[in-house]
Amino acid sequence: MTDTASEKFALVTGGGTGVGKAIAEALLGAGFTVTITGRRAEVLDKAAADLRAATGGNVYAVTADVSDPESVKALFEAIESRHGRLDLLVNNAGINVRAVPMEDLTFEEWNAIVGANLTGAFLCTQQAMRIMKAQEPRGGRVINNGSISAQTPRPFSGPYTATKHAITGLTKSTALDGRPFDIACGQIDIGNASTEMTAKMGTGVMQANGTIAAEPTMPARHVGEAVVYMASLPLSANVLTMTVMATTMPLVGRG
Ligand SMILES: NC(=O)c1ccc[n+]([C@@H]2O[C@H](COP(=O)([O-])OP(=O)(O)OC[C@H]3O[C@@H](n4cnc5c(N)ncnc54)[C@H](O)[C@@H]3O)[C@@H](O)[C@H]2O)c1
Ligand SMILES: O=C(O)[C@H](O)[C@@H](O)[C@H](O)[C@H](O)CO
Repeated sequence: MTDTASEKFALVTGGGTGVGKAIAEALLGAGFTVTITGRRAEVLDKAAADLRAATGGNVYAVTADVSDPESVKALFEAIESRHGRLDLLVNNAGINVRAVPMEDLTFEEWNAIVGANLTGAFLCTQQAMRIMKAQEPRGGRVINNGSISAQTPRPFSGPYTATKHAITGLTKSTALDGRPFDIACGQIDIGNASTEMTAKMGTGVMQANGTIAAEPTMPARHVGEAVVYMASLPLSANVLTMTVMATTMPLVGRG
């Protein structure tokens, strides 16, 4: 059950690593009780211990695969039975696949990326809407981690770009359908945030003209700060999308 009347409960999918972990840390710093979820128990448990040590906040790890309806159902049942409510869902879990021409990708790779990036956000939003509509006080927020790839593509990134553009549609629909129930939905579109994974990638990501430009990278904590800011806005002044980049440098056009 709810521990105190004012306590706020958040779920961050893919919260065991990278940007998701930074979002969880910022939310803990802002006083949220946070559940992080991901597929690997050992990664999640270590992340929860790190986050607890860094913030002193209340953080719980629940293993789940967001692309699997049964797993998502069990995740939300665990949250409901532990906390009795959910104030904020951050749909952050996502993957990319090989940067190769579309015709070289396998059907399995397409399904994997759609499953993690789009089906996962849909399944979690479905469950969150159900809880947020029924709880007292009613309502809550959904924040989707889109990408600059929700606005413009990078080369050899068709499935990733398609799922991220689709997330924008899901954000808009969730905002529209949620409004009568005091449920707001917004999206953060980030350029490049440095994580352990991007540090290993080195110089930068491919631009639309095919060059590997040194596109500026910002600390992942800025994404956490943006999520906390979006979550602090009144429900009546919902910001639909927020682009968060290290600079205003646009992606380079082809030709
Ligand atoms: N890092 C960047 O520069 C950047 C830029 C734009 C958008 N993004 C978005 O940010 C999000 C996080 O990416 P990241 O850079 O932190 O990478 P990451 O690989 O560190 O994080 C992704 C997380 O999602 C989890 N995940 C993947 N599939 C899952 C599934 N089916 N079920 C549960 N969890 C699953 C992974 O285990 C991992 O913890 C993604 O949605 C990505 O598209 C990142
Ligand atoms: O367009 C995007 O979504 C991002 O810029 C990505 O290309 C990330 O930088 C990359 O996936 C490393 O996490």
